[in-house]
Amino acid sequence: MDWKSVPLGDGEVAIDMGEEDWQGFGGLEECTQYTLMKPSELKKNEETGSKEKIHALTIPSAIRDHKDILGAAETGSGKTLAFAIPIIHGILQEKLNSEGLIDGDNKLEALILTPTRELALQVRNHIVAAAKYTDIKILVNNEAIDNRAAYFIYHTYIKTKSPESFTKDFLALVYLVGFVIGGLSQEKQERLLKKRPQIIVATPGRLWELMERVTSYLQNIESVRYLVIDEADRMVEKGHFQELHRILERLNASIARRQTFVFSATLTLVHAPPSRLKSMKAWTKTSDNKLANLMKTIKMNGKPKVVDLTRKLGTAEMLSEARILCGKEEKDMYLYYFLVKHPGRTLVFCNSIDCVRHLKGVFDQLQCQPLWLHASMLQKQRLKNLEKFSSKPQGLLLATDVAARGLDIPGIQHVLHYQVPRTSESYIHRSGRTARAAKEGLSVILMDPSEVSAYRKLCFTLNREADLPVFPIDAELMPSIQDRVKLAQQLALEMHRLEKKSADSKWFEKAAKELDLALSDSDFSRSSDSDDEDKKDEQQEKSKLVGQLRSRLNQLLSQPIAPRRQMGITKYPTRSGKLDLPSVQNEQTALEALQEEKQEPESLKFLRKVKSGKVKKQKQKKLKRRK
Ligand SMILES: Nc1ncnc2c1ncn2[C@@H]1O[C@H](COP(=O)(O)OP(=O)(O)OP(=O)(O)O)[C@@H](O)[C@H]1O
Repeated sequence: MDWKSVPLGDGEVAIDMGEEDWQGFGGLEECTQYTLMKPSELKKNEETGSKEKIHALTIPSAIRDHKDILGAAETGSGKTLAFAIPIIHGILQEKLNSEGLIDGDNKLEALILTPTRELALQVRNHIVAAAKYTDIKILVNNEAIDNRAAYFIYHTYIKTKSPESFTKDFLALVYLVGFVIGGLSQEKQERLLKKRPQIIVATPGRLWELMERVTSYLQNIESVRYLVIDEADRMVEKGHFQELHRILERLNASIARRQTFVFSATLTLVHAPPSRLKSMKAWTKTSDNKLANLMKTIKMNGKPKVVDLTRKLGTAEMLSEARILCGKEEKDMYLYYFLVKHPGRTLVFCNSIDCVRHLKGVFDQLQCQPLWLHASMLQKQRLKNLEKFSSKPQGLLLATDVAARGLDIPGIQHVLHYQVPRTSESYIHRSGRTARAAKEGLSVILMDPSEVSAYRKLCFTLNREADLPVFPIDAELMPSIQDRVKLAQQLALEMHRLEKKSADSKWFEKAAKELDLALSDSDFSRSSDSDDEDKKDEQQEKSKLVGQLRSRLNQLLSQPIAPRRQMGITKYPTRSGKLDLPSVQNEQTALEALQEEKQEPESLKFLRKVKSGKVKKQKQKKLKRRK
């Protein structure tokens, strides 16, 4: 079948596996009960979703038919194993054919390229720990390991070997997965390459540097048997990853033996034609063209197998979506509201590093212990923050799009978009950090009036027929929330000014010391004496202000958040000396609150708005506008 003629779209499979395909796939029958399921079984079992479908549709063709694979499937559906299993299998199979593992004489077999360093590390860990997904125990050195992927490979192909020797080979292989990423010591990575890893997971920039420097192990890189371009649509985008194109130029010199895997959740996503183009025919950006261009750049052997399991809506099936409408300057308030009202592991995306910095400053003051992640941070700190975030059940991570693709952090309940993302791809990938592996998740966009047209464009590209539902807000709490957030913003600003001043004066002192030879002592002291005094006074004033703001904020933060009128009624502390107010956190999760809002009849919604004074305010606004 010609891949071009294959219909793509809503849950449709480009080239489906028929029953006969599975029958020809030796040994699979036996292990489907443990690992991968047949398409017919998947249809029966709604619960499994498309998570394992991507495996069922790609792995047999990759292993049995040695097909190149172009795979599009929703975020969190398990695309990593869809290329990892065939690669591991292929390498082990070759070892089997050549009588086992020859220590110390390995050659580079597989190259996996990812757009970010964090993702490279994760893919590497994923391959090493493919061991996790099984209820079958294999004993190695008296240690029990769970190894679903290994079991799959073992039972399907390597039956001739004993489980013990297979496991030994498998483990030897997974320890030989190296990773090459920027931001970490180049020397260390060169040392790692000396161990001759058979699989390298890398970001293009650092790999290219090493290809230019380390000649020995990477000199035959063009003969790799497996090439993976993960998040391929992003990787080949114009203006990004220049090194990838250089690497591909070298790799594409000989592709006869190579098997190529190209994956992404947005591989086939295309943008709607601009309104000035009246006919769709004039619009050349179709899924087919996008895939054709990818194939031209990456180069494939013959006709690849194309699998598209993405939905028309682009996002993952288990994702619930909503939006919060607010003014630009109210966003911090609504974000804080969401965090205190619906605690849970939350990832907040911003469109710029400055915005991440701003939020870090404010939410630090609000004692939310935010972690942050952006491209200008030191790599070690980036990894540390991700680790901390993964270990805190109610962790808060503020990030740019560097965390949007591929990261598989378990248990992220909420993704909040502080701004409407710049592209639909970005929205899909950001939102895809939650609702992974058939679990539920929620994505909420905070949008201000200036973002309406970007939001409309997003809805149009993602085929939304209706607006995203509005996330329910308990307006009665907003005044108390506002008090805290305003103070925190002021405090963050003053702190920033203070730190900047002291950094400036340190810089000045340092520069003055360095200039000591050029400036005469008298010149230097005359020009700085009075200035110094003024600066000292100013600093002291600022420090005092910061102290006052902090103590006022701490006092507010020590009390539970409650509607202001309640705060008024409960004027006197209870005998314990504490205000006895109900906690703002309710039993309801954010997802439940959204579901309830969707089901609530309009009449009740109206009543609620009247009660909270929202309707009155809206009427006043209308009147004002008329005047
Ligand atoms: N067969 C399986 N059974 C259970 N869990 C699985 C299976 N395959 C993958 N997973 C788990 O599903 C999660 C998502 O997998 P993975 O990161 O590969 O998704 P992805 O499709 O690459 O997502 P993204 O598009 O965001 O990169 C991982 O935690 C992985 O361990």
